[in-house]
Amino acid sequence: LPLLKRHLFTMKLQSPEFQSLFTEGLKSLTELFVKENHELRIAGGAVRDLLSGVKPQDVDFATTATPEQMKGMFQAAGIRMINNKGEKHGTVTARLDKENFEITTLRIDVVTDGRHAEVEFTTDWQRDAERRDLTINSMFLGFDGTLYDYFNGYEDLKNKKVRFVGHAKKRIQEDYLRILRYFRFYGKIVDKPGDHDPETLEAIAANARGLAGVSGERIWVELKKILLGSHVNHLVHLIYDLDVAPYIGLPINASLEEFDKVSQNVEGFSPKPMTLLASLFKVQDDVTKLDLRLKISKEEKNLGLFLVKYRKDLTKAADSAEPLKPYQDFIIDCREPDATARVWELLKYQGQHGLLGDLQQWSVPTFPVSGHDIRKVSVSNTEHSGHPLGASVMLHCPPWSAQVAVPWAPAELAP
Ligand SMILES: Nc1ccn([C@@H]2O[C@H](COP(=O)(O)OP(=O)(O)OP(=O)(O)O)[C@@H](O)[C@H]2O)c(=O)n1
Ligand SMILES: [Mg+2]
Repeated sequence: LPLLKRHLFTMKLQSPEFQSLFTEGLKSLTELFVKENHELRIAGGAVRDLLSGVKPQDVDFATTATPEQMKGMFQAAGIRMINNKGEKHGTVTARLDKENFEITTLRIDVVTDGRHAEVEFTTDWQRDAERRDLTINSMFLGFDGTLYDYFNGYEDLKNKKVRFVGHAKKRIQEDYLRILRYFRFYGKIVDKPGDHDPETLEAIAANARGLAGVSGERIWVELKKILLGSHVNHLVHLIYDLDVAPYIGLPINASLEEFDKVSQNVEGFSPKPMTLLASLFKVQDDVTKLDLRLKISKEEKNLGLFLVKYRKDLTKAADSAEPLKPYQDFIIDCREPDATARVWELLKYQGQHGLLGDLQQWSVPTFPVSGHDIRKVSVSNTEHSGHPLGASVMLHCPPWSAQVAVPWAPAELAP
């Protein structure tokens, strides 16, 4: 028996975004499913996007056909299938007209441990909707434009409400990453922050610890999306208020005051996720700890280390006609290709919006001597009096310079 009262709302969607999905590949695919008498619909996030007037990035398909049935019919029709590692969970990927189609058999999650699910296949669309996280993500769309909406997802989308399907607690305990997905979709669809279902907040606070068992990579993907969305200040405060922070690699004793200042500074300037996060960190070690937990990229880590180190020390020249000069000198001394990008983020962090434009106009002057020439000078200089350029590199760049020998720096300055 279905766990929740059946409430099916249908309507017909006809929009340019929807029409644009009908490629040759999709037309052949839908024809095949009709011919074989299996139902096929668009599912989840793609339906949400289409109803919001957005062309979805990736489209997931759901079907009543089992993986075995799909494999049989694709083989018979001479359709290639690729990397079938999703098969255990019911996903088969078919390739038609140079396009991949990920098709998942309707399923019920029988056993869940908060990360993985053991599944049972079904032909009941509502049962599949029931195992999904949020009402806005629980809808299906037929190829004739019929919307199948069992949990008021369309109303919630229109009213900009992020709600779990059924009980928040149960949904979260099935997959703790859903805590972060809740925040992400809140940032994505809500107009004005502040309104939450109390049951949802309680469930998040009571289950935050479950995130400790979720892989760093998955968390980092979600966290970055939160940081790139709207209402970041509100959501990061929630992450701290509900005690989610320690389970996702964020420092317990974060400086939320600095974060408030920086989240205002960067507003409207498309900061990198790390630019915002850096404001939570008091010391460089906080970046290292985040990296250990989330396995961030080297570039992200270096940006974090750089911002924490220079946010106070590398600032605009006081009452100077050349306010950008300290930053320019830094970039020149640094001689690293991404130094400009890091300084760019630093200016956002500091709220130096005027200087952002100035930096954009400027480009690193080319050196009259090459690195090779300088190395020769340094090595042949028996006095090792310290080449000024070499010395400044050791002082300024990169932030982790203490552990890295700069090959062309004078020997006594190297660690
Ligand atoms: N922890 C999760 C992840 C996914 N889903 C379901 O699987 C669908 C597809 O998941 P995914 O592609 O990861 O997310 P989307 O909602 O599609 O978001 P995006 O636009 O970022 O792809 C979701 O819509 C939702 O129905 C879920 O219930 N619980
Ligand atoms: Mg998706």
